[in-house]
Amino acid sequence: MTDAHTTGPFIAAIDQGTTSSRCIVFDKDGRIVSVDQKEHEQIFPKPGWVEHDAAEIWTNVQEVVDAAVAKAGITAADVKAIGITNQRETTLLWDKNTGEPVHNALVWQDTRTDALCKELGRNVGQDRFRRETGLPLASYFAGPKVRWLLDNVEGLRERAERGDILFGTMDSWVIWNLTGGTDGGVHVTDVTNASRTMLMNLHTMEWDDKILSSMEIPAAVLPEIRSSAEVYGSAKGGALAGVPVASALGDQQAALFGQTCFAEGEAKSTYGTGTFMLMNTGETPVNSYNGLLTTVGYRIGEQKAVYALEGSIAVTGSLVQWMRDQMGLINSAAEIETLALSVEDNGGAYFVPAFSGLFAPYWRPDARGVIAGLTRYVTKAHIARAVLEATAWQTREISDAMTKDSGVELTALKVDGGMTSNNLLMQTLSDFLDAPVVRPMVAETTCLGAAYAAGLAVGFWPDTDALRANWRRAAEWTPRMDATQRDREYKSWLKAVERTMGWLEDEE
Ligand SMILES: Nc1ncnc2c1ncn2[C@@H]1O[C@H](COP(=O)(O)OP(=O)(O)O)[C@@H](O)[C@H]1O
Ligand SMILES: O=P(O)(O)OC[C@H](O)CO
Repeated sequence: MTDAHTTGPFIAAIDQGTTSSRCIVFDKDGRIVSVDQKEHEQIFPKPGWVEHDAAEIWTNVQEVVDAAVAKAGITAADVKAIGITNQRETTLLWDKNTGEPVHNALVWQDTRTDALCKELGRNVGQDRFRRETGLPLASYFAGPKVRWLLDNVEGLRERAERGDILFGTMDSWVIWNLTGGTDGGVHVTDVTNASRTMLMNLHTMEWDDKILSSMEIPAAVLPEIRSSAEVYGSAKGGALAGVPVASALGDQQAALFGQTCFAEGEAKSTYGTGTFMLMNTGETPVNSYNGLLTTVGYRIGEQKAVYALEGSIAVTGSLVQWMRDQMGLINSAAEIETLALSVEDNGGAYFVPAFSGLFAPYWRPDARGVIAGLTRYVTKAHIARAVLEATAWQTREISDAMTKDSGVELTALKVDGGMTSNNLLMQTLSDFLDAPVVRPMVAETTCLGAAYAAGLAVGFWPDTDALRANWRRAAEWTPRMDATQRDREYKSWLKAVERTMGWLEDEE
């Protein structure tokens, strides 16, 4: 993969994602020099429960770093900084004396804390959490997962109160290990990751004592909250020993940064396992009244934080995986496009993949998936089409909510992620949004964003203008759909969504 035309120095980015960990080496023009990637096991102990083995993840991270550096044919001396980005909300507690996780990490998709969230809502009130943290009370976020671990791992609460236990999302776990682990590892997180815990006050950017006490989480377990672009420490060991670790951003915020959405109103949507659309809203947090999250977009060193509105969709690429792995209707993810293109339309079928309830803009844990509009006419090809349309309609719903909350009409959407290689999906998206959809040359915007933030922290790039200059359009799709047809189909989609709700009863 090494590009013969690139010369150092370089920035390395580590993306610890939901399905894999990867390391990418970038040059000064933001071009990819080398990549290495490794998947880790998805552990499903019960329906709705999703776990990761954090020790396996750390081993994989070390391997991909060493391999990416080797593939680039460089040494630590050529690398000016390491940037970290990560799956957000996934929660780990570990023993600071041994470095051993006390339990598998609870993954963001895990719904085991639904009942706990309901109880917290009754006792403390939904609004309290939203006001201070920008988030609705939901099993998606880290705080309730920490509480679950403290309540369910024997003896853990006492150990945590004694100060022997550290909490972190995957950024903290990777940085702590990378900077030495039990031998002086730094225990930090950045504002973007902290903004997904439900424990950080969005206005002060500090842990919120009242929320900690209502969640019964001891402050002793918490990492220090730092900006997204500054030197936290340096790597100890491995191919990048001695290199400063200089950024951390949750993966969706990193993609916002990598897509250079630095101006208010600029938005990106990342199409992977799930889909996450973020809009830069500037230096003041915008409250959402339409089911979006208020979150931190990024904070560069001492500068003011930049906020974002986010629409999170739990199931998009994973629906394609489900069609492949559970249904056996396609052999590869890419085949969904061929199958969908073999018919003209969805044949009247609408697929709402509320597999783990509905996230934005509904936040309904009681919803479960439906395929609506079935008749004898519908074939697997129509279902394939409905699968792709589900991603596009869900984005449309988020985009509508963003316009209502921010007052900004979407003029174009920057996209990235694995699903953007699907042309039919991208065209459908443009049709349903009635706006252009653009994809940049470097589709690895998550790693790129982490690299950019790390590069800014060490002066590798002077400012965000220099980063903007690197953004280049690779593809664009423009709307071709008749407005009446779009409105009619949108109505059918919304009817199908209604049918998912209330499937789970209170006691389930
Ligand atoms: N051609 C395609 N059409 C539709 N979905 C695709 C296609 N290629 C990959 N995907 C989906 O994209 C996801 C992988 O994208 P990626 O950005 O690597 O995800 P993540 O970062 O969440 O692991 C998978 O869920 C896969 O099913
Ligand atoms: O690892 P990804 O790309 O599936 O992203 C996961 C999100 O950060 C969850 O909030």
